[in-house]
Amino acid sequence: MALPRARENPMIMKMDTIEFRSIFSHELQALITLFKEYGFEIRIAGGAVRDLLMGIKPKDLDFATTATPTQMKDMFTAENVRMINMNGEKHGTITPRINDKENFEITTLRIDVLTDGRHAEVQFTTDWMLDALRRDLTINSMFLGLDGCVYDYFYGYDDLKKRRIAFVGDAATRIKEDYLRILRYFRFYGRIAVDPDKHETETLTVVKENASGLENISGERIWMELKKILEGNFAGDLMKTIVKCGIAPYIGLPEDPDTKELEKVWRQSGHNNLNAITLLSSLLYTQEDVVALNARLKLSAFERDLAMFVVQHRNPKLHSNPLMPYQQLVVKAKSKPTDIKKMATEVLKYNNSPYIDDFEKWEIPKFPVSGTMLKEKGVEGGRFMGVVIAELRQVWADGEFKLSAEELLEELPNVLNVLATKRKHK
Ligand SMILES: Nc1ccn([C@@H]2O[C@H](COP(=O)(O)OP(=O)(O)OP(=O)(O)O)[C@@H](O)[C@H]2O)c(=O)n1
Ligand SMILES: [Mg+2]
Repeated sequence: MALPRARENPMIMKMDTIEFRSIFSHELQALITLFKEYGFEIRIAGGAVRDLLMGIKPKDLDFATTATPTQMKDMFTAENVRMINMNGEKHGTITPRINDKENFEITTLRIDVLTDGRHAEVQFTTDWMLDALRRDLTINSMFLGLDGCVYDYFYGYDDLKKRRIAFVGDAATRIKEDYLRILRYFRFYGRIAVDPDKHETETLTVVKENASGLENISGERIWMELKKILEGNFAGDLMKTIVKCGIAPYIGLPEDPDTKELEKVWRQSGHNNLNAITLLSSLLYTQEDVVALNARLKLSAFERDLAMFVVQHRNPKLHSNPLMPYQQLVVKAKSKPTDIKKMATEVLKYNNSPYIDDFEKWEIPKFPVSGTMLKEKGVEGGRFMGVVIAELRQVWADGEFKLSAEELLEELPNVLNVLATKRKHK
């Protein structure tokens, strides 16, 4: 494979913005001095350079250096700088903690050799161009010297200005190095692009050809990317493209996901700030689909339950008071009613109900019967008391929260009868 065309003179501009100046803490200054003293080059790399060029203060800074991990360790040890997180070392990353205050992740320039699409065997280099070449997207392949010089080998700045998302050099090679990059492509598309659906045909072709590579990527990594796509710009459009590229079955979705429903939900509710799971659930048909999704992506318990709730309750319920069915679900919940309220809110958003605000403002009413009242009526304490309260609560919810404590206590004999019969049948 021929090398892609790299710029002869990669130093394209000098940065001097407020955001750039704002990163120079005392600790960073000390770090820079140290590298200078020892004669090693150090630059900011990747995402932070992209953010700074867009006028955004980056969340975190990654540094790249010509020093090898051993050289860095010797230097920091000699200078009494503590290092943390020693398990990054095999990928070339050393993390000094300066003044016991600020950590810096510094990675030796490297070439990834012998990749299996998940893990890379690395070889260190002092050639900045080669390190840029192993990175995923042109906009993520730039370096920024601490004197403000921006180094751009693969026209990342031009692409950034054009809002173009492109792999560095050969897309297939970049994807095969780490198949998660397929999803990173879509994530950065949402973050940078202007048009919701203007991908380059060749890029999508390569994505399609390599979709099955996502099969071996861990659920946690996939979900981290997918979630950001679902929370970003053009989420509905991007999910449709992702499905069109044949990615669905490799990321826990059905073979032929419900894109009609996705399109409907995105059109009517895209502005409602849907939870990532809520939008994703529009692609699912059944509860079994939720189980499969959860098995693949290792969702949190809340996320799993939300997906299940959306699939079970998304068909609008008819009632003269449109919120009552949802209020009843909240009050009847066996645990965490506030979580159920959040889930029901998501269903209302999914359907773009006009009552979302009313429901969010609704306060979960307080159940009027207390344990003391039941004790006075001769109900024994402990586990059984809990069962009786739960049952009375159902009666109260079925009656739309209108019954008073006295009226509910009148229902007590009925409830006890029902429970006794249930017990007998067990
Ligand atoms: N699969 C990956 C992951 C990361 N990178 C490179 O490592 C840098 C840092 O990765 P990461 O922090 O994951 O992404 P950022 O681009 O910094 O984006 P974010 O702002 O979301 O952190 C990227 O810019 C890119 O150069 C890569 O080439 N391939
Ligand atoms: Mg980052």
